[in-house]
Amino acid sequence: MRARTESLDSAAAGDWVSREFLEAAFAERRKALADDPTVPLFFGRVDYRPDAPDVGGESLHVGRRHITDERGDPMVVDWRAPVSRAFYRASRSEPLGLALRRRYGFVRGRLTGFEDEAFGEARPSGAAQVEDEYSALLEAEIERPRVGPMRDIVATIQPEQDVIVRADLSRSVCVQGAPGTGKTAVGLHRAAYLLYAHRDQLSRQGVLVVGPNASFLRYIGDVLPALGEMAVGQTTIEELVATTLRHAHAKATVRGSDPAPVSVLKGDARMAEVLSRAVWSHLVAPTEGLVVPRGAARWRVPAYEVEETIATLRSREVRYAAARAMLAQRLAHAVLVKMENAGDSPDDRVQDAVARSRPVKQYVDAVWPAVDPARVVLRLLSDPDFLATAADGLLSADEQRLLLWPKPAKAPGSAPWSLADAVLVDEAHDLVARQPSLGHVVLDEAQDLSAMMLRAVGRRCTTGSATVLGDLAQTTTAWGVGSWPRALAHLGKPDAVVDELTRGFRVPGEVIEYAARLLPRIAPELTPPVSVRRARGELDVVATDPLGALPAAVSRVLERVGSVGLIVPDALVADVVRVLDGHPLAVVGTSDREQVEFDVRLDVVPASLAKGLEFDHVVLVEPAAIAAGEPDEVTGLRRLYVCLTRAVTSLVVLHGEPLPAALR
Ligand SMILES: Nc1ncnc2c1ncn2[C@@H]1O[C@H](COP(=O)(O)OP(=O)(O)OP(=O)(O)O)[C@@H](O)[C@H]1O
Repeated sequence: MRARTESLDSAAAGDWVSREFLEAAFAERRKALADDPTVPLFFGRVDYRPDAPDVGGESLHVGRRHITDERGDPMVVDWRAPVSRAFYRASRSEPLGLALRRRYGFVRGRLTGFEDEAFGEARPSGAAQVEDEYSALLEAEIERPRVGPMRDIVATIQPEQDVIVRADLSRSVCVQGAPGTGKTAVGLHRAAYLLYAHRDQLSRQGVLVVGPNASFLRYIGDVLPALGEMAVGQTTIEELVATTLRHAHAKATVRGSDPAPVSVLKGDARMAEVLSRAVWSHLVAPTEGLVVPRGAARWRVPAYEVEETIATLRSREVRYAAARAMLAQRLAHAVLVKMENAGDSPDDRVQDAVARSRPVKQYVDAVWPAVDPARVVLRLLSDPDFLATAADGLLSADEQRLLLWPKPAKAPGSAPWSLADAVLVDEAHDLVARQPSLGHVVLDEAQDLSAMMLRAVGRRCTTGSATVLGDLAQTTTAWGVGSWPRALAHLGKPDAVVDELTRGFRVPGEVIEYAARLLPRIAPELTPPVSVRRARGELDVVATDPLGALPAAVSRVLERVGSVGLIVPDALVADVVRVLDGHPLAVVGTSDREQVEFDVRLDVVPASLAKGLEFDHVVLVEPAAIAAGEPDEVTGLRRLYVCLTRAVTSLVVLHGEPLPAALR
């Protein structure tokens, strides 16, 4: 395939534009076909039984991309193709037409072994069956030490995961999954699958992955490109709404923060109604009619007629700015009708000219003034009377006081916008001008979003679908909505089915059972996770002076293979770095400059940024302080649960203070 691409010639193109275009297309293709010696061309094989429909008797290799021979016949089929489905889903009870499934083992691009699983005749249902589909290769893949950023799991996607990955584009899905059950992996593979199955539609409409923070995005950033998908946007909710804010006012940025009760209130769905009222409150009932002089004549549209037109536009639920533009046209149309009634014969161009004429513009500005979404929010948060009118019957007087900025802001460019404020501006912006919809959005760590944030994500996929991933037990924001049906309703996808994943691929038994002791306190309704790792893992809880014991503990884990994460209370980061003076380490941060350095083996992770990450060995410092870093007990224990579930092989807990009761 490479040779064929190399031999393509752009000389046949008729003109230089076509030639440039072809050259670019060839270069793209050469890049797509470039060899990566560490990535094998295939990882599996499926042999269909002779009587299997369509593919009877065929033997197909399954790989990351499709590969054809000189005649164009397939040699390797894409893992996303319908014929590959059986590789992931076939079981003894449902062989899906397979006679044989083969898994290949590779180490750094070298074939090291293979494993066959023969499927006999499907047994009659009701017969006793032993589902023993143990695979050493699968186990090796799950147990492998973690190095560098997240990798794809195409070779070993599990049946329960594959069901989610291959769900129809038209279906929104929601996955509640315990730590390490593969939610993030599943979400990314679903994006890749959808792009394959609906390439034309989705490359036009776009696919977006929304994750919790910049270090997380960097951690997952290589997965989709490794699957050949370069065109998927990856962003955070902060980035989404900050962009809206910046578009509204170049100098406006998120620079403020709110106390928890204020963020909770600003994230409440009632704010959507407050904003809607605030935006629409700009309409002014006309007291006088419109007068348009043309030549010697003066045409009049009486106030009651204008009022009727405004009422019609309001009832249509057209966005504020679009309806404002329509009003000008409607008024011009009314003038035209009057001209015709008087015996004139104006054409359509006259309507446009009237709509753009100064008297109509001035009239529209008076009754339907232009609205700046950032200024509307600014006024709501600065002007008690304006807020009181918009919030009447929705927010109590106390709540209204809570919303107001301590000092009223003067201009959007200098206002102390917080994240929650930017979300409000995003909502207001959509009331004024409709947010365009993407084809699909994958939303990770969705448990942490407020109702208003969910609405912000939801309006980016109004005509598309969503994959919503999260774990209620890992909710660490005060504004999380606390239930999937509620979250899906705010997102605008109330019909999405909620699936639960409970088989954990990351955290070993010993560690997950320890962490799960917190579940009755933090999420009693959830099924406790089980670990599929054969190794039970290592757990060491040591009462000591954590900072004093740290250098020795760190040196010990650094002797082992695999990545090391040192998870510490945010307030202790500086102290920890000081006592580890001399160890090459990287501090995980949110800003672009201090991201996770995957080439350093020791990452110091502030507890607040541990979400979504994983390390072979975790040393966790002072659990009580991690829990105490949050505004309330349950949130504190949830933060701790997140931190305790980052380990792949071993977890060392160092504590000087007493452990939280559930862990004692
Ligand atoms: N089918 C699989 N085969 C091999 N590895 C897998 C499989 N599914 C998941 N994993 C691995 O398990 C680890 C956890 O996956 P992932 O981060 O997607 O879980 P998660 O549910 O998002 O976890 P958390 O809620 O803690 O963020 C990753 O290293 C991932 O590669």
